[in-house]
Amino acid sequence: MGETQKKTKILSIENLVIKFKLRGQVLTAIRDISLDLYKGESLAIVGESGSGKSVLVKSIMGLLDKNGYIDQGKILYNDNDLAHFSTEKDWLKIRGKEIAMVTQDPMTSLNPLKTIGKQIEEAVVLHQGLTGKDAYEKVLQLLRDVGIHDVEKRYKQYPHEFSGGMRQRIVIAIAIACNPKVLICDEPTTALDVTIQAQILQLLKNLQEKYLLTTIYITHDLGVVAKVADRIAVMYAGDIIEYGKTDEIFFNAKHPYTWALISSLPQLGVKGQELYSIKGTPPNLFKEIQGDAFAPRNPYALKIDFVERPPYFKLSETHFAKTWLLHPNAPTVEPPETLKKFFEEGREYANG
Ligand SMILES: Nc1ncnc2c1ncn2[C@@H]1O[C@H](COP(=O)(O)OP(=O)(O)OP(=O)(O)O)[C@@H](O)[C@H]1O
Repeated sequence: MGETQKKTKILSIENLVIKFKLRGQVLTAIRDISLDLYKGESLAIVGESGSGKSVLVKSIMGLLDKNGYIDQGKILYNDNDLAHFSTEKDWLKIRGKEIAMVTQDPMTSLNPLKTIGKQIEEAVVLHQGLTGKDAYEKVLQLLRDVGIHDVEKRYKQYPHEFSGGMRQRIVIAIAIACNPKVLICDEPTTALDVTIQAQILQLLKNLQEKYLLTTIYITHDLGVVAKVADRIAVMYAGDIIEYGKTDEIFFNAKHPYTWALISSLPQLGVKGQELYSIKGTPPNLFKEIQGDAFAPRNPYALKIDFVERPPYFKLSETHFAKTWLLHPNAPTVEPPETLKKFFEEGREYANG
């Protein structure tokens, strides 16, 4: 993927705030997020459970729960501000057609009573305007594209006749059948075992190139995205606290929360020792957050972290982090020893 191609913005989120009303209270799930997505790239959004990954991508597809609403900000796609879409009619122009989503559990997106061939064909007829033999042939081609063999026989089978990994391939075929420009993969491999996980990720990568897709992966597992993402955005408590190219995040992360996420990767575990886990719990999103949301769990927190929310500090043209540790007057703080070694080795490896 050439640098110039990456530089065309396809989606732009500006100062987005999303809230939910719940039992007379208001919860702020997305706290002033801005994010650009570039054509042809693969962006991973990573963060622990409850950080707001799903809410963020659901807002791009008009799938927020009924009690949720966009309080502020813009979601710019082509000439539209999706933040102002209010009717299903509006969303149907975008959902599936322009932006499609593959979720964790293929069973919920497949109809158990229809053959998989018919289900893919419905998408082909609706979105590509093909009929009869042309539609049938297209379905067979899509099945081959997602790595399914014996396609004529498979066409006539029902979802329960497929394994979990195969069902995920079918859901991907349906998403691709709509010819979307952006494909959102929400924990696409969480329910699968490790070998199948790697195969599905490789498949998504191949399809991204073949169909010139822009992809967003959302996951709590940094390890999963290392091989597929060009860029990584790290979310914590409804905010993107660091983002950069995959190498910049893996080998030069600056936010202590990103350090903690990387430290909990099994690859960094010392044999016989328990895996590193982040102590404490995320903040209560019903309350207004003072300062850096990670401060109470951050062993490197400065006084100012409890008072003022940090801005983004620029590390390169592509790498930004929201931590006061990057302020010119902050004391020098090094990442934990194991992580430092991992960073150094990674940088050496990346530099050949
Ligand atoms: N319908 C809703 N009503 C109230 N709060 C909600 C609703 N949907 C999401 N939230 C809250 O918004 C926050 C972000 O949730 P979200 O599902 O986006 O997290 P996530 O990072 O995707 O987590 P996970 O990995 O577990 O899916 C959480 O605090 C969640 O409880």
